Amino acid sequence: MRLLLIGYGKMGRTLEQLATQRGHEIVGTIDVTNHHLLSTFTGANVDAAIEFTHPESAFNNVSYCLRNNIPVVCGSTGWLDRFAEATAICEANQGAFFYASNYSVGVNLFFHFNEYVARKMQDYPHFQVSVKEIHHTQKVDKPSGTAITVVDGIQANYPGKQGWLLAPDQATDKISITSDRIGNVVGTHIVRYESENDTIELMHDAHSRTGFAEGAVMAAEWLQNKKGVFGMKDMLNL
Ligand SMILES: NC(=O)C1=CN([C@@H]2O[C@H](COP(=O)(O)OP(=O)(O)OC[C@H]3O[C@@H](n4cnc5c(N)ncnc54)[C@H](OP(=O)(O)O)[C@@H]3O)[C@@H](O)[C@H]2O)C=CC1
Ligand SMILES: O=C(O)C1=N[C@H](C(=O)O)C[C@H](O)C1
Repeated sequence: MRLLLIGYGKMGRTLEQLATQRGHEIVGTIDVTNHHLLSTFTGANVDAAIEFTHPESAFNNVSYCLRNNIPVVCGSTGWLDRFAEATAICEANQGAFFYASNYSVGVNLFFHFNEYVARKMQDYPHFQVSVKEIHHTQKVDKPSGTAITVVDGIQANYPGKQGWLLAPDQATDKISITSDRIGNVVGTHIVRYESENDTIELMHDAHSRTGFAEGAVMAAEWLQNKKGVFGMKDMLNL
């Protein structure tokens, strides 16, 4: 496939390596310095774009692709207040849009187990649930997109729990999320259920960015000849 990489930072470079290994051609790499070149790409010269940039730029990049007939796989986090708008643009243009807060297959299994555990734990309300995420110090958004997906999965399966708060310093009926930024940590997510007597934890720890890149390239391959808005549950049948 002819792939356009929008965002050429830590993920963009990992994607370039992975996609090339899988036999794809990188037709362009876009970052802040050459963003004006994005307008030279359309569905005529690109089979799919993979977008990993920044919360402030993701929506415009995704919209550009959808309006110009480029199927787009987006991994940027921290911009989902505009997700409904992006969906509407996709529908209006009969485009193809794939979004995941986390493309790692392991994390998506973790999401699945998280939902199962939340369903079980609603019968044991003396356990207090909380979520913790740890990332590298360059990460700009807080909490991580993955932590928000984890909370969504808990809420959908544990009706008593509504909303989240970042590091509340007192008891609350919302789910507490703690975000730590440490060194070069790639991405660690922990769901904890704690009672007076014991603790249950479910954890995912990414060892490198390869798992994210692999999932995003798989999504671009899977998106070929499809129209609509998709996510990892569609691709992995989870
Ligand atoms: N869904 C998932 O599985 C994953 C999601 N992410 C998310 O992906 C995003 C990128 O992560 P990461 O690669 O680590 O970040 P980096 O900061 O390493 O890279 C971001 C890149 O985006 C570029 N950029 C910033 N603004 C624009 C713009 N307007 N148009 C084009 N490019 C732009 C930057 O350019 P420049 O260098 O010139 O500033 C840089 O090349 C983040 O939102 C992160 O949370 C990360 C990993 C996995
Ligand atoms: O910024 C990162 O690095 C990551 N961001 C994503 C998130 O916000 O969940 C996914 C992954 O954890 C790495």
